[in-house]
Parts: sequence; structure tokens; C-alpha cells
Amino acid sequence: MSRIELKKINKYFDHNHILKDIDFVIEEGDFMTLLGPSGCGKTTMLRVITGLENPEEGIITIGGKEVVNGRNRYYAPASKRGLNLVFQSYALWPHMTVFENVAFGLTIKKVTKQDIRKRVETALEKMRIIQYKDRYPSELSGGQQQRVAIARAIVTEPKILLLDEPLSNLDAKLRLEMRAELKRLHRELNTTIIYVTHDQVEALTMSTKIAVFFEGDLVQLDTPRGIYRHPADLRVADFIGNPTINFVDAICSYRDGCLVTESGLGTVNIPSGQKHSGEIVLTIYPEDITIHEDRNESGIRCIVSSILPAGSETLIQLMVNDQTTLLAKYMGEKEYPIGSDVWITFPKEKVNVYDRGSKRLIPLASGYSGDLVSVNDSAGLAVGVSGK
Ligand SMILES: Nc1ncnc2c1ncn2[C@@H]1O[C@H](COP(=O)(O)OP(=O)(O)OP(=O)(O)O)[C@@H](O)[C@H]1O
Repeated sequence: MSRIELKKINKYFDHNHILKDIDFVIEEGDFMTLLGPSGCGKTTMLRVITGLENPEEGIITIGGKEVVNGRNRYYAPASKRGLNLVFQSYALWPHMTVFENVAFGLTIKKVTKQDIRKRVETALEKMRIIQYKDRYPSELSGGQQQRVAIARAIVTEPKILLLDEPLSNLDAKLRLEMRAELKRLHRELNTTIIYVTHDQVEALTMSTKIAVFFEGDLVQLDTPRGIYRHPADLRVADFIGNPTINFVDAICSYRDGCLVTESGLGTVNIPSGQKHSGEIVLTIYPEDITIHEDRNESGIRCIVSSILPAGSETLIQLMVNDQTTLLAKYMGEKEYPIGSDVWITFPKEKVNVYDRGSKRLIPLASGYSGDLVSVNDSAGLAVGVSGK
């Protein structure tokens, strides 16, 4: 009974349109992440769901019960929505110990003392802060306080847990651990989680679904894999992936079931169920590019322009035909002489095609797979795509 449905939500601050016609459903048991750059409206969306902000238009139902109806000016109080919220600023009670802070929600629910002790200690153990239970918040680091705030939220075993950038104050190692911990909690508690972050890795690692926001618009709602593999528009493509995906400007025409694209990479024929012509953008992730040191007939010739070692991986900047820069990612340590010739290949199903005007993804033909192969011109730059 924790399904949340949002219909045509519009929210304004001082005549600024902050949330624009937002429609989506959070199913029971979802780990739904609201993802997007700073200022895109994620926190406002969360506050609207909880009842801390009222939208001017739209309907929200939780478990089939209407909690917001903008037209009727009906807004159920936050306390009546059965939600539990953890904010980035964790607002612990300074005069209470860690134990008392976490126990507070249970005390007002009239749970027995013995039960409170057991449940609080379990929550503190889950968050790995049991050793600090008698300390006051001022005696904890920011990361430890953040974990107390999460323990306080999960101790009441809420049906719906809302988390606004709860890991932002943790160092990189702890953040990684806490991601795994939150994922485990989600599985164990079977709670519906709504999670706000601008960190795409966090979103891709933990969520069952991701809602990507830009400037108050919900641009894409999909599984992490769907968002990663097929970003719905160029803004999402630019936002997802580390390092950033490669963008290649191209012009295309439609011939014999293919988009014939001309770019710095040469001629690329991409099978497509959608007829399209004009200016497009091709994208390919750095990790999908394979570098060959020996001349590869089916590859594209490039010049190595820079090597960026990053510990477990190496980023290699390549120049194609003096006009297109590509970044490739090699898992492991790798050295190439700067200025040397290499050849690249990449699987054609990993290439996405976007209309340059609308910035939207052009869906390709279904069942389209195979390898990008060169049909080679003398410069080794003209490439075609073979279907299987
Ligand atoms: N109370 C308010 N009054 C006026 N404008 C506000 C208010 N709260 C938020 N805004 C504006 O609404 C927009 C969305 O803010 P919001 O906090 O939802 O963004 P966000 O995506 O959560 O950003 P961040 O990741 O930086 O927290 C911003 O332009 C912000 O300045």
C-alpha cells in the first residue's frame, strides 16, 4: 500500500515554474532515485511528495489515497502521509545522545522500553555506529551524524523512506560502503525508497528506477540500465557516464533502411526503423571503444593525443582525421607513445543517435546488433555498419 502516483504536478516559486507537469508512478518496493543537476527541482519534488511544499496543480495519491489535489486546494498534512524523511542537513537533536535521537520516533509511538532498546541497537549496528550510542551529535563527524539520521529513519521501519542526498558528507570510501548498505537495507526492509542525488554513480548503483530531471522537467524515467544504455536526450547523455560520453556531430540521410551518417568518423550506416535526415549527434561511451595498436582493417585510424592514467583505468584521448576528439577508457594501466597511430573499433549497438535540433534519441530498428566495421577509404576513415 505504498504506491505513489503523481499526476500533472506543477509547482511555482515567485512565478518561477519549478516543477513542470510531472507525471510518474513509484511502485511499492521501488528504489526510485530523483537525479539531475543542482537546481533542477529534485528536492522540491521530494518536499511536494512529503507535504513540506504544496504544488499549485496536480494530484498525488499514496496507497490509493489522495493526499494532494491542487484544484481543490487539498493538501494532507505531512504527518498523515506515512512517510519518513532524511535530509542532507540531518537535524539531530543536540541535547540527546545518539541512542535517544534514534529512539525518539519509537518513544512517541509508545513501544515498550525493551523493544526500543532492541530496535535502536539493531539500527545502530546496521549503520555501524553502535559504538557511538552514548555520544552527543556534537561529538560526531558529519558522516557519523548522517548515519545516525539514517538509523533514526529506518528504526521505525517506514513503508516509504525519503532520502535527500544522505551520503553527501561522507568520504569516498564510506560513501561506497553506505551505498551497499542502503541497497541491502532496501532489500531487507522491503521499503519503498525515494532518493535524491546529483551523483549519477550513486543513482546507477542503488536504484531500481531513475527519474532524471532537468530544469523542472522529468526528462527520462527508466531502469539504471535503460538510462545508461539509451539516454533519452543529449542532456541526459552528457550527465550520465564517467568520464563523459563522446559526442560526434554528423549529418544523416535515410537510405534503404539505414541512417547514412557523415561525420569526422567517416560514413557510418546505421540501420534504423525511423526515417530521418539532417543534423544529428552520435554518442559512444569511452569504455565501449577498443584500441588496436596494429593496423585494423575494420577500425578507424586515430592519433593518440594524450594519456590520462587514473589508477585502475587509463583514459586515452584520440584525434580522428585532425577534427574529431574521442576519449577511450582502458581498464588497467596502459601506455601509448603520444602521436602514434592506433585503430579503434566499437560495437555498433552501443552507438546512440540523437536529433540535433530536438536533442532527442532516435530509436533504432529493433533486433539491430552487430559490430561497427570499416568499409575503408584510403584514409581508413569511412566506416559502415554491418547488421547480423
Ligand atoms: N523556497 C524557495 N523559494 C524560492 N525558490 C526556491 C525555493 N526552494 C527552491 N527554490 C528554487 O527552485 C529551484 C529548484 O530547487 P531544488 O532545491 O528543488 O533543486 P535541486 O535539484 O534539489 O538542487 P540541489 O541538488 O542543489 O539541492 C531552484 O532554482 C531553487 O533556487
